[in-house]
Amino acid sequence: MSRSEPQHASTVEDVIGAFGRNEPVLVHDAADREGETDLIYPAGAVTADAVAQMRNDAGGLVCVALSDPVCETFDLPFAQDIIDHPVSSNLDLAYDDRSSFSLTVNHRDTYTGITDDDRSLTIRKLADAATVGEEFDFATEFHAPGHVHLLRAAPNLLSDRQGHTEFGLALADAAGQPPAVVVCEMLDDETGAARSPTSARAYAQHHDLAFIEGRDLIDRLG
Ligand SMILES: O=C(CO)[C@H](O)[C@H](O)COP(=O)(O)O
Ligand SMILES: [Mg+2]
Ligand SMILES: [Mg+2]
Repeated sequence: MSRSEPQHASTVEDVIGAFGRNEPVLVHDAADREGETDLIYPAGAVTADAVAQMRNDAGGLVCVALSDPVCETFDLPFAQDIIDHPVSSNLDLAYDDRSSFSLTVNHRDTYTGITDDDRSLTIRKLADAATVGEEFDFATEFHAPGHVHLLRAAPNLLSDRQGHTEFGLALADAAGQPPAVVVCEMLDDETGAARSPTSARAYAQHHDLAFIEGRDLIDRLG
């Protein structure tokens, strides 16, 4: 990007509007946290093509973040609270106090669970679960372990924690979407490191997608 070209920048309203139209958005958390940009979708809008875009253009872990009330409804724990093994103790993450990982699941109508069709089905059914709530029979519809990682959001979202888990759920809330979003880290094809914010902005501009810094979401939605 030449110095004369303005950096691709979206307002919070742009991002909320895009999310409300079922479009994916890019969110960079912060240089002093993960320093990662995630491609984030409303879970109900995720098609097999969207999973392919995450696989090919992002390359990170495809996860579904669910709100705290939804996780309470379906008794979805934090993984580190249920793994009875020494590896789950003394969790000393470099970027935050804890991860948001919960269980991994597949919808029971999937075959192996990993294909674009299978993962998109599991993801859309998770959006259904988040929409329906306690009438949804979670254990009848899903089994664990599976190929879609669930993430549990903090109860008070960005007031409590400023991870992509909470950014995604705060966006869903502001956009009137169900409390289930897909997040996938964007990695650099050459280096394997996190795609830089500059490169992520260029990707967003090229694909006419909204890009926003986490601090802008915290200021507006925190
Ligand atoms: O680790 C992760 C799961 O692939 C990603 O960083 C994802 O963005 C959610 O985690 P967090 O809320 O901590 O950012
Ligand atoms: Mg992470
Ligand atoms: Mg993250």
